[in-house]
Amino acid sequence: MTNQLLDIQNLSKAFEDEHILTQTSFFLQESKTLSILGKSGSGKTTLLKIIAGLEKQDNGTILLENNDITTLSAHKRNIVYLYQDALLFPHLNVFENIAFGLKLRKINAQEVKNRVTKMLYDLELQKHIHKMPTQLSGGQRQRVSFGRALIIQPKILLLDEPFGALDVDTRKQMQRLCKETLKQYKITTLFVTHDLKEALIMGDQIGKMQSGVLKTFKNKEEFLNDPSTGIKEEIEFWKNIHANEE
Ligand SMILES: Nc1ncnc2c1ncn2[C@@H]1O[C@H](COP(=O)(O)OP(=O)(O)OP(=O)(O)O)[C@@H](O)[C@H]1O
Repeated sequence: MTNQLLDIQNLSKAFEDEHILTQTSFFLQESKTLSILGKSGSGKTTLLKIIAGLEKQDNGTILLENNDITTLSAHKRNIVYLYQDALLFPHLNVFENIAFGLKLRKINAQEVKNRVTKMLYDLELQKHIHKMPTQLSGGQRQRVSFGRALIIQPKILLLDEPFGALDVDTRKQMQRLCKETLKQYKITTLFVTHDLKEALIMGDQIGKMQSGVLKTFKNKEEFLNDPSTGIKEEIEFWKNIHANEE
């Protein structure tokens, strides 16, 4: 099928005798976000790192646009892995951090300026353009690192619990901005989170890592109806609290 951008086939990984991934297979559709839930230690980060080329699988195949990238080195994959501690170049300001990847690709100065200015606007960072990373809040740093990743239009963005360290309000703001920007730039994304609500807000589709495989649900309805999520019980719980108050 044409819109299946990433095709993971029978991926396995063990650390010594600890089997983390056991022949897991799934697809990722172009321009969509797949949220990944799963217990701590279930292998979510390991899966993302293998897709990024930062960790080596034992067995299995990774196809990107039908090309086998299983043995390709990380920097040739056009896949970006981002985690909670936004890593920025400390000696570059906000503009220069976001512009970095474009300059590396020898894009001309006017084009760099136009694209970075638009990204700063999309991520509501215009006011902070000249600040150095140490002068930014956690949420602002996260947005700069997000902009730096998006501006080079990666084929796939891997977000590993990106908003875990943020307070509730900043987290909500980041979810909104992130979702809007991913849609606008048509970025295909794997989004790991522990937060059920965040998974539902961010994902077009939901997956759950358990027993070494990523189970993907056809749609959110199928996910909500799965007894293992506990969502139905939770809805009943809140309904009953409300009923008892009346
Ligand atoms: N380099 C490594 N060497 C040995 N064991 C490792 C290594 N990396 C990860 N593991 C083990 O693999 C298992 C899965 O780790 P992973 O970080 O992928 O889980 P996770 O689902 O992302 O967890 P969390 O939600 O807590 O971040 C863990 O038991 C971990 O200890």
